[in-house]
Amino acid sequence: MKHLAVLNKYFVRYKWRFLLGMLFTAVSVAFNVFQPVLVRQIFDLLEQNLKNYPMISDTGLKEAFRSSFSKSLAFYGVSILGLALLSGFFMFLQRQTLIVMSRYIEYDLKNEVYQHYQRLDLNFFKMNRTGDLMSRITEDVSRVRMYVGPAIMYAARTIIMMVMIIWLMWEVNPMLTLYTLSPLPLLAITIYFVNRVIHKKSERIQSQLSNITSIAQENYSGIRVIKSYVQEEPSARHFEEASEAYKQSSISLAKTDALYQPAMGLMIGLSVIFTIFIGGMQVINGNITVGNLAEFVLYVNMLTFPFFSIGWVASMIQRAAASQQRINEFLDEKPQIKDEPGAIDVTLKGEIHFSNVSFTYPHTGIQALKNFELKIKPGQKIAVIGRTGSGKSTLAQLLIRMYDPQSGQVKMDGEDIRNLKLNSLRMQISYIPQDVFLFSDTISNNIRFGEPTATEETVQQAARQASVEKDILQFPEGFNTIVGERGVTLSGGQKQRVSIARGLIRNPNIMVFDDCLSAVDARTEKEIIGNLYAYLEDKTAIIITHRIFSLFAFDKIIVLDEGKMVESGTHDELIALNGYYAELYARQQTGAEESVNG
Ligand SMILES: Nc1ncnc2c1ncn2[C@@H]1O[C@H](COP(=O)(O)OP(=O)(O)OP(=O)(O)O)[C@@H](O)[C@H]1O
Repeated sequence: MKHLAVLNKYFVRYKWRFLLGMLFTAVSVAFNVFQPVLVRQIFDLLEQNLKNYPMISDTGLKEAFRSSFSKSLAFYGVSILGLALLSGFFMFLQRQTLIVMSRYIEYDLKNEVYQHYQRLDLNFFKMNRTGDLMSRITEDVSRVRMYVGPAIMYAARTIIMMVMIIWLMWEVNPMLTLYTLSPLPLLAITIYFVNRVIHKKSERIQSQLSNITSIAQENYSGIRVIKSYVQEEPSARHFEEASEAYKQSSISLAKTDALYQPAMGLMIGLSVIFTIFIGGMQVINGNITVGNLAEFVLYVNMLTFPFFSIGWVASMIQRAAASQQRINEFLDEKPQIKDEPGAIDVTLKGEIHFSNVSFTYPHTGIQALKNFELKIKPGQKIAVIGRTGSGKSTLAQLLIRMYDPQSGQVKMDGEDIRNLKLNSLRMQISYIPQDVFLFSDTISNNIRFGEPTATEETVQQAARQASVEKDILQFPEGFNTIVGERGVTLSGGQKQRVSIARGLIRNPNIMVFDDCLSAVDARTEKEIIGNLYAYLEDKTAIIITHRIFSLFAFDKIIVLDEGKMVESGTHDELIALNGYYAELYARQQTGAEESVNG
């Protein structure tokens, strides 16, 4: 239950709705529980009249007596109907306030979880599966809504009804009330134990459901690989196994639920028997009237729903608590990468200094950079070359603070980037990642993603600079072509160039290109590099690459190996050094000749 305390802030936010809902509940219940009082009066009236009738049956008053009796009966009938209608009307209002409140809370909670996910750093997303994140924000939030809506509503109704009924019963006959309610303690114990079982089972079911969602999500994302390796069957089997575990747990929970309901029914039945037996004796002894007995039986029946709903509400609350616990696990996660107190917002000129930086990926323990040292002056163009896995992309990740180094500092304009406002830092660097990601939206919107107010001309210009404009104009819808899941599939090279255009349109002082020309042919690559040359004139640029761009006059080229800088200098200096760079250059030249001759 303590997990659900987090939600109290929402009850405070919607306190007027909540209080109004409680008031409507109380009024609706009151109209409901007063109906047996009228029934008692009918019975008592009937008993009275049956007693008196023989005395007047032979007199002239007979007709008047009958007519007054019928009128009284009609009056009671209409009154009961009126009470039922009023009770129904207030029940409608109760749902309109409390259930609507639960929808508001669901909306707020979903947004809170979503926004919190966004604040967490990359490490969190590496550690948790997307399907799990999705299941917590959808299914778990839905279960929590059952607590803040229906469960609270039925619990309030149950409590108010029980208090009113017990009070009315007590007024009539305390002794009979105690007998009628005697199975209650047994009921409470049963509810307690059954709920513990339900809680455990619900928790297991929720995590299994999350697992199923993750498997489905991962398999749909990787459907091309699954199909090309003909792995549909094993993939289906994997899903089936996870579903089977979920099914078994759900069946087991259904069994518990199935036992629960009849057990409650049994106890209600016992109460009715007690009422009729003990109440009958009281009537015979003249302590209560037949009307009282009828009233009691109706009360016991009225208690049936609250009694049943105790179990139902308890299981809803238990499930919600299990779900909220899962949500809290993520809400309690604190982002490691965030604005430090007193973080400043400065316009960066473009000086970068990796000062003795060492970095190990937290969840794998792989050391990607070791005592790395590099100084870049504003406006310099630097190429970073190295074998795969040598730590090139890690440099870019540290620059935009996707991670912070464990030792050493990354400085910009002499300031440790941890002292800069995170958003300001990221806004001033255009990072074009190795893995292209395009949203299911138009090409135009994908390009202006980081610059939403960019005009159509600016979008086109960025596309031109990234040498993708011609490709885009070939689509019937041009820049309005939808890409991604719902639309056209772009080639790898086209995607890379749209991603480059997205980076260029922001036009900041610092640019980082992370191996983003790997899927582009040599001629297009040459064209883009030509465009970039002019574009990057006053900017600081880091170009991470596998291939040597000999046409581009870099101020410095560095070669990384196992997280360390092993070579550094201009193109000519590195050729003269005759190391990895020279070897790569020679290989590339031979490859180019072969492809020309071939
Ligand atoms: N997100 C990550 N979590 C854990 N380890 C990582 C992560 N990213 C990279 N690594 C590891 O860190 C090392 C450096 O990786 P990095 O991506 O920086 O290499 P790279 O030089 O850019 O390689 P490539 O040229 O293949 O892109 C590698 O051993 C890699 O396995």
